[in-house]
Amino acid sequence: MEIFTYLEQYDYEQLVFCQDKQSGLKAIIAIHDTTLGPALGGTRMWTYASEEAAIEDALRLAKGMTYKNAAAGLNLGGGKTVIIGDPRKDKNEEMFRAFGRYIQGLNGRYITAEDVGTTVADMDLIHEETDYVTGISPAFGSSGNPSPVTAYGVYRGMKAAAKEAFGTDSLEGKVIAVQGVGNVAYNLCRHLHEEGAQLIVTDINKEAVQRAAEEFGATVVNPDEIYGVNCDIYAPCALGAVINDETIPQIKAKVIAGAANNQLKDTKHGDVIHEMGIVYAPDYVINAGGVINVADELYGYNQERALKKVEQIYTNIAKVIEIAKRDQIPTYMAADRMAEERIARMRNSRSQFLQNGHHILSRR
Ligand SMILES: NC(=O)C1=CN([C@@H]2O[C@H](COP(=O)(O)OP(=O)(O)OC[C@H]3O[C@@H](n4cnc5c(N)ncnc54)[C@H](O)[C@@H]3O)[C@@H](O)[C@H]2O)C=CC1
Ligand SMILES: CC(C)CC(=O)C(=O)O
Repeated sequence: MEIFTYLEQYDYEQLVFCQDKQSGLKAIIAIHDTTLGPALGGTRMWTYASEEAAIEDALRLAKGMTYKNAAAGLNLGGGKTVIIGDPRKDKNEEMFRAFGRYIQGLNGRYITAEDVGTTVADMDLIHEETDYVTGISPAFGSSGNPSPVTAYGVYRGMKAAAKEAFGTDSLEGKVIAVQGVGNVAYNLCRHLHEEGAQLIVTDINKEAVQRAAEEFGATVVNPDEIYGVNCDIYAPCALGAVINDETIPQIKAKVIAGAANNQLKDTKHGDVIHEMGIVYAPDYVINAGGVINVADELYGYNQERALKKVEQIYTNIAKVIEIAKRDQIPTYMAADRMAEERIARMRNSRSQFLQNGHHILSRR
């Protein structure tokens, strides 16, 4: 990959490589765009096949955060970190503290939180070195694990997408195929089960599917079977790029609405599912509940205020569907348009110089 060519092509601001030999830290912080405010996005820990794959993931996820934060109405830019390593074996206290010092060095340009492979306990270690971290323990007056709130937002957004596809937002009796039943999807399944949906689940982790089967009466299928099951709604809640050339021909669902980031392998796949008449709830609009929740910490965390904003994901998805219908474009494109227009409006409106300008972090 020609890094500067890529950064220039997609308007990235900064890419930071962090290395600490003693702890084994190998992290990449990608900052995409800080027009709206400091870049906020989680830290993913994963065993990447190559360093190039890790860089690509950090870059794609960071850009997604710019759009997610803009579409959610937050005054925040987009960034993300990946730590190369196995979260089950390679973590240690020194690693997260070393990483915290790198974040501190960015002096507020980037604020982190949890993502796949990292936990509240890891954020607490980062917090030993920097204030530019959210999703830390409620004992510090913070919001804790964002996953249940992300799940609530996905549930709300799924209802809005169902309204478009089925004429009602009730999920009672709907058959919903959930891919991955980790932190977010376990909580999503609880909401869906409570509303009377029938669940089909899969996960590479046997204990996770067993729990969903026991607690929610979910039917379990093998990971590669989930795309083709007979269902009303497909909820991708594991990793990205699951909507692709191989999976699309298998999909029978009328709605795709799930938590995973970067669900479309390529934008062309968003065009294909649009032509098939599938209602796709764009990933970064529907899964913004977690970031809305952690971002509230920057104002002094208030759960009631945060949840009210997360509830709005229903309206945000409805708005994206409305723009898509009005402009006759796929929903992923409508979401991009909504986010880009907000960034452009704010860039223009904040263009004059202001000595000692107010900043979201000045409230901390
Ligand atoms: N945790 C949060 O608040 C947010 C999470 N997301 C996204 O939602 C997705 C899920 O996040 P979490 O629940 O936090 O992660 P998690 O790691 O707790 O859950 C993911 C689950 O997917 C399973 N999985 C992995 N590969 C699989 C495969 N090929 N087939 C089936 N299952 C597979 C894993 O075993 C795990 O149980 C990720 O893409 C994440 O980036 C997005 C916004 C916020
Ligand atoms: C706090 C996290 C839930 C934010 C993030 O990285 C995401 O939404 O993907």
